[in-house]
Amino acid sequence: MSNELLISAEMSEADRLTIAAGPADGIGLMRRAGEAVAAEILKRYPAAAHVHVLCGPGNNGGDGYVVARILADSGVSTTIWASGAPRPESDAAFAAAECPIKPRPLSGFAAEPGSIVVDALYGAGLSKPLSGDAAKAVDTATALRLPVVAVDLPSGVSGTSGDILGRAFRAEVTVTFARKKPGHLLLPGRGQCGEIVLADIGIGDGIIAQLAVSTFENVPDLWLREFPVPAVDAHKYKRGHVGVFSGGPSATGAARLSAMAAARSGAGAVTVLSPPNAMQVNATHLTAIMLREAGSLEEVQEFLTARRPEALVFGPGLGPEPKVGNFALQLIKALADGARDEATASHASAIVLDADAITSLAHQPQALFEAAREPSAPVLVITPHEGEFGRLFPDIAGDKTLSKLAKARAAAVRANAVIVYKGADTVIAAPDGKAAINSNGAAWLATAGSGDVLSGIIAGLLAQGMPLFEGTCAAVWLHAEAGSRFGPGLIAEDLPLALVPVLRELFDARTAAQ
Ligand SMILES: NC(=O)C1=CN([C@@H]2O[C@H](COP(=O)(O)OP(=O)(O)OC[C@H]3O[C@@H](n4cnc5c(N)ncnc54)[C@H](OP(=O)(O)O)[C@@H]3O)[C@@H](O)[C@H]2O)[C@@H](O)CC1
Ligand SMILES: [K+]
Repeated sequence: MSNELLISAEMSEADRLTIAAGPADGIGLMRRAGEAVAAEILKRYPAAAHVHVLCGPGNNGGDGYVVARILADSGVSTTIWASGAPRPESDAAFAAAECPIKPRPLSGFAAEPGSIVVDALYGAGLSKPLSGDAAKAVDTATALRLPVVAVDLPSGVSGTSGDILGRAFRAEVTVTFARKKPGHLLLPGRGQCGEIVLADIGIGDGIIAQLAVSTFENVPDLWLREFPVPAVDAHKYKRGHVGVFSGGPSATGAARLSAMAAARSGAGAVTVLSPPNAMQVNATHLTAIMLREAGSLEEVQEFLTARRPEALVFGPGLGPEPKVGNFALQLIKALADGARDEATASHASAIVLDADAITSLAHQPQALFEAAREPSAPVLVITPHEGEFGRLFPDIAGDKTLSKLAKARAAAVRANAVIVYKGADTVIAAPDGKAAINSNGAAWLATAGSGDVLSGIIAGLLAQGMPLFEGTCAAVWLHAEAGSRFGPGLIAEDLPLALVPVLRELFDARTAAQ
């Protein structure tokens, strides 16, 4: 696996463990890092007239000296602009000593059109906003529209949060080492990285395994082994049953989108639970999806006891009124009570709370968090976009010291729920601290009803028995992949069918791995 995302302390620890295990030493790792960057430059820009390497005072700068030496050895016209000398006896000082090019001060940095910039100012050690000569260098490279190759991270981008400190280079390509960092995937950092190249510098998988990393890129590797493949003797209820709550007569579409997505993602049976006055309109539009009248908690409980759905979707199209939030709380409580009482065991073990459910609970978040903490409560997946996140977790949302990743994690702990903090850089976080950042989304997904489809996919996969975190991650990835592949013209109705070719590939990969 190479889906772990390392924060700066974890990268340093990987470095330390690798050196301790031998035979590589610090300068050896630095040489390999610099070689990987130089190889990328020689491959991508074989005709570059001149390369300007900007070197900072730390090890990021050290990598830059290695790059400059190799480029010069390869006959490329190369200049080094340094923002300070490396600390004596450091690996960067060795790298600088091995480099035959005499550095010029960064304050004089000037470049000509047609040249390439290598940004080796700051990487994992970025500690404050870019200012002075470094900020001026960003402005020069930007004004001249020079291709920038970033070493590890574009200087100015925090590897931990993806935030831009002051200003940052916008790279055409970023070469990073061993594993990506959260800042490569979180916005706005992701937008500064260009293409990300992951270089192996000799930090082995065994070393990474020792770090017990809890942050991952959301790629199929993370959950494929849990992806449901129906057994030969599967019948429809064995393949999982999802219940989706419908809104009133003029707001039924969202539930149907969710229901269709749950069915397409493999749930064997899906039931729309409709208020009495929306039965007619739902009946007119549903074919494979079942329909059941459920206007009261009693009727919902009858359904739960009789049909034992594994997962429920509650929220899309229900309206943001407080009574919707109250109903959500009653439902969670009813399921918790049912789980305690074998005789009436109402089944659903997971509820996806989305859209209006989130907004309608915003005036009583504490009640939700307490209900979710009940020992026999169903597991919750809450799927807020930024606005909804701010309504349910206003203090966490407003904390400027927290990254989106940290906010999602804090919310997951508080709500005792898996949080899907949606956006172009969706973060999925579990209460145990595990988190993943999604990276395969596209702007086409920002379309009405897209979130309703996502809720349905989550419920569909959980109903088939996927573990909570992995199932939610798989759903987010599938939804993004289907939308990205469909591309221009996508509307939410297209998404359930667009899942089909993606599912085919996952099934093939899953069965090939068995
Ligand atoms: N770990 C590994 O496995 C490997 C790591 N490798 C490489 O090492 C890099 C990390 O190196 P690093 O820790 O020396 O940090 P780095 O980014 O060079 O910056 C530290 C220096 O910059 C300074 N400084 C920071 N921000 C500033 C600002 N805005 N404005 C001005 N100054 C600022 C900071 O000053 P201070 O905070 O101390 O005041 C300090 O002097 C990593 O990104 C990768 O490229 C590879 O060689 C392969 C193996
Ligand atoms: K850099």
